[in-house]
Amino acid sequence: MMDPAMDRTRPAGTASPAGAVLLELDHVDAGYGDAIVLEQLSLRIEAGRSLAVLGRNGVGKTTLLETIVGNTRLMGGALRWQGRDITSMAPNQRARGGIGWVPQEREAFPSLTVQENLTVVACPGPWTLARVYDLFPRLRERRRNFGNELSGGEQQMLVIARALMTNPKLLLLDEPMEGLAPIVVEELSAAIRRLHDEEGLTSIVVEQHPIIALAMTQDVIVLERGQIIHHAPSAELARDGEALDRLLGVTA
Ligand SMILES: Nc1ncnc2c1ncn2[C@@H]1O[C@H](COP(=O)(O)OP(=O)(O)OP(=O)(O)O)[C@@H](O)[C@H]1O
Repeated sequence: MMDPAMDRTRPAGTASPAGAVLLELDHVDAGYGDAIVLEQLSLRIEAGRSLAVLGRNGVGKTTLLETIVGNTRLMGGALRWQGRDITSMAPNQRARGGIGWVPQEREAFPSLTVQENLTVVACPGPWTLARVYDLFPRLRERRRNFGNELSGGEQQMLVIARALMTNPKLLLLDEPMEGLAPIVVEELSAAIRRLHDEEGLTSIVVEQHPIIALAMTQDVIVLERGQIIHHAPSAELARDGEALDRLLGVTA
């Protein structure tokens, strides 16, 4: 029988009122092979909150997302999803349970049209084709183009839209702005801000550019060597030039 916490037939959001803890990492040690990357990492994500994950290169930001989706080796601690232990749950079951994942690679299905890319993954819930096209009007214009006929920015919009079509309860975004032109970064960050501010999407965003990440999220963690060294409201860190410089080497 399906675990009720993993039941995707329930529309996203209905099982998790704002403020309820959706995901909890409890003293997690995780990594690859024998190498521990995340050490004793504890974190709670409440429904309706957006979290930026910042830190210098190689500190474990992507590994944190990979651990949540179930792609790393867990060596200690526990993961709980809506209060239930998912520590040994397979990645595909976590996805079915509502953990949506937009990896860095930005891979749209190349031989499907934009529209087919979106409809092929659709699950019941508030996100429909019409709504993702409203969020990304460029995808509506390009709906008959194939996945491999899109610009980098359009591909990123498509993979985010595709993840939304699965109606996740939590969306994980790994460096969505990477390699995109400034004008596209602006368009995309405005759309992600809308997802957070107007749609109440629960998300975790790994981002290299602190200023962009802080402007689009409510909370932030800074990682160093696989541990959280700072956890604050994003607006607070954005205002604190000294902390930005000390934690991330950002000079205002
Ligand atoms: N598949 C893997 N197998 C083995 N080690 C890995 C693997 N992926 C990452 N690592 C190692 O884990 C550590 C953390 O990497 P991770 O990609 O999580 O950092 P990051 O903070 O996302 O870095 P960046 O900002 O450069 O993307 C690094 O030392 C990296 O070499």
